[in-house]
Amino acid sequence: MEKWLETARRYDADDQLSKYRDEFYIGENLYYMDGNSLGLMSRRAEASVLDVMDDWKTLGIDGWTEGERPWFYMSERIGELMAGLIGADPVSVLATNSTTVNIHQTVRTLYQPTEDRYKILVDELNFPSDIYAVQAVLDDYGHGDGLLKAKSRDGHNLETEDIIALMDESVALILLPAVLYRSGQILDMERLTRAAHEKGIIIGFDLCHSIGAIPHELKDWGVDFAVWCTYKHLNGGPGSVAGLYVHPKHHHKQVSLRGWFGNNKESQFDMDHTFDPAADISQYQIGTPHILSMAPLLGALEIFNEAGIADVREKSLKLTGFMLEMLDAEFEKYGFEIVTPRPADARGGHVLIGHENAAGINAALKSRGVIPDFRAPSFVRIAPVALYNSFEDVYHALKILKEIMDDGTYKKFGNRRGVVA
Ligand SMILES: Cc1ncc(COP(=O)(O)O)c(C=O)c1O
Ligand SMILES: Nc1ccccc1C(=O)C[C@H](N)C(=O)O
Repeated sequence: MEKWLETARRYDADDQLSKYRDEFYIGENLYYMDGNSLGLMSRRAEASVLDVMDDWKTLGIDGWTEGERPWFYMSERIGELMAGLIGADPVSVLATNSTTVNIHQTVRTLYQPTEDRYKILVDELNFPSDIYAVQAVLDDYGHGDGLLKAKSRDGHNLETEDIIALMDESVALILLPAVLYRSGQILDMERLTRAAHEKGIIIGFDLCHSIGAIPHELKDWGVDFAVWCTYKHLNGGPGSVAGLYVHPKHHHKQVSLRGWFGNNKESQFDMDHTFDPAADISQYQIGTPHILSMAPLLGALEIFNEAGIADVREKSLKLTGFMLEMLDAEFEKYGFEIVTPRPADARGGHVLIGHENAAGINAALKSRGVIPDFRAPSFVRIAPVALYNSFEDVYHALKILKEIMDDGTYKKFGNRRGVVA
């Protein structure tokens, strides 16, 4: 194992992003590898929360329009800060609601079924909340049987051709993940979008596991809409406000879930009973924005815009590449299945490994300061994050994993998941 430590130290010495590590609160002797579930707190995120609290303290109601961070425009402001991460014009991006609410909002707004074209295409590996929301829309529109699921051949990843094969004239809308939450596979968003549009289908992506980990070019690819959460790679904190992109060509369509914060800002306080929708993405807001849950993003996103998503991606690939190399070389005898695709253009920011004792292994790792997460039925997800993890972190995490396998301590932990796995 010694030679891996040397490699890790060499990579760390060469790491242009290592300066950001000190900006994050990382526990002593903790190898945090769960940034794709909940990113760590940065000092800048903490400071921006305190700044917003201070505005509340000193400005009261005038905080909506006064001060350096007027709350009335904060959803749009954070949208602007996220635009570069997804390759979109700032006027098409917004911070609002939760991911799930944004799925309800975008799908309800853009789904325009006819008698023959009413299906919604998803995939069988999709995150449950996405499916619940899409099914609810179908039910409400009287097309409860319209959910079409692309199948996985191996139970972990998807083939682009298999998805495209299902795109026919009966499909009205498609919702797919950009990066699969379990396997970490990246879908070919550009090709899927082209294929969907050739068949006249609206297509959107859930970027929860891709934003902040990989670059996107949503505008160039012509993607119709996208949703994402901001508490994973973007480090916005638990329950931080989610993101939303809708292509400008759809901005004239009135949103389905209407509320006064989706109204034209100039006329909002006229309090008229006729909805006067904002002409742009702002229309997708519903009620009063969750200012305190947006505040950390002001600081957290500043780091991304400074570091640049291209460099973040380059380091992330090197981190997961190093991890995969070590797994291949040192872990063959333990019976792990490495599920994450190998090619760099098909691998997001995390690695999924399968083992029949995965829950016990996950618990044993946590007891030794390595923080991955367990995903039922038998997988451990490990996400080394470019902004705050080092190559030495990866080395230590895997060294501890090897020790746990060698001495069998994972067996002491049973093999059951926790309430929040
Ligand atoms: C792919 C994906 N979609 C949706 C969600 C749910 O998002 P939210 O709880 O913000 O609605 C998550 C994680 O929580 C996720 O990983
Ligand atoms: N929102 C959460 C609340 C509590 C615990 C985990 C989450 C996650 O985000 C899990 C993540 N979506 C996943 O890919 O499993």
